[in-house]
Amino acid sequence: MPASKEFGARAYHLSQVRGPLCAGIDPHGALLQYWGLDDDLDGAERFCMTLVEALTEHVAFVKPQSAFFERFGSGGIALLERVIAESRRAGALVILDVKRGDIGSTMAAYAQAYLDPASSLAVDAITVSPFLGTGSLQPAFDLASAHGKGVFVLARTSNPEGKQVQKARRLDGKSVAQGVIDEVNEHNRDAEPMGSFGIVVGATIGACATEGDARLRESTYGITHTTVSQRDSAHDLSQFNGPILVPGMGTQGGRPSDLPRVLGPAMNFAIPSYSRQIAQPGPAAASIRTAVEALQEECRAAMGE
Ligand SMILES: O=C(O)c1cc(=O)[nH]c(=O)n1[C@@H]1O[C@H](COP(=O)(O)O)[C@@H](O)[C@H]1O
Repeated sequence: MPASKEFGARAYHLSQVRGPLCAGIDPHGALLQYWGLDDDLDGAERFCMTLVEALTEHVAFVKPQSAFFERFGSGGIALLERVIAESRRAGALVILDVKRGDIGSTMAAYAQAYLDPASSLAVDAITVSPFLGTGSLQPAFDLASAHGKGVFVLARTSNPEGKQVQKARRLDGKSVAQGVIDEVNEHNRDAEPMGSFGIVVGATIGACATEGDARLRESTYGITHTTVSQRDSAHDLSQFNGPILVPGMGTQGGRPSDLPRVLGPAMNFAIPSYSRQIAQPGPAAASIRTAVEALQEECRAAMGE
């Protein structure tokens, strides 16, 4: 069977083979020091290339966070290009965490930078922020569709401050997070095995949809839901048909056992993502790989695979 051109299908199939885990590549100052490296470009290069060598032939996804590269200026961007190229060459899908979001005309330029295969920073998918309105992200959705790339839109972030905005109710009664989830999901309609347009849901948040919330949605929108008690009223993922990036695993407190509670029936689409924790056993590449294999198994078991 020829490899699918669509990000959603490629992500689905590769995670079946390699497991669902995403390895974050964040050359964090504290981690460089912990590895006995200087917090400079050379140190960042040693750190990143060790993780690339240890992991990119084994995991389905890697997620470099752009800020940790940008802090070293043009040399950092060159290092990011190398991380992207070598990870993709090893068969991993690269999700670049850039959290971009702007008016449509500027968003088109961001999309060109990361989703146009002609760019030296082209990746398989990016993270974007919807707080100028999910519709302002349309240029990224369009370019992603044209080139078989993916987009992950922030919906319920892992940080404690996020809920003030994301759980707020819109004029139509939906939470801001639910509005984002539903608007992104429009782009995944009829896609199989799943669409290419994902969301970001932190592992550290409360669980999904209360019975009360489901009743409200049922009476407001006529949608019926399977409900589980003690769930977070801000989001319901039961209809979502795309990849769900789940950061906040490990260092921020998220555990594989949280995945069913946080994601409910959408758990099969989860991409649990660890950054700092996977670098902790370093700098020996073999120790990093062994620890990631153990986390991979824990995630698979929690997801019932
Ligand atoms: O989009 C993200 O990846 C992201 C969203 C979110 O809600 N929370 C979150 O921590 N992240 C990113 O995920 C990584 C988490 O790092 P660790 O806490 O070290 O695993 C960082 O690169 C964050 O920028």
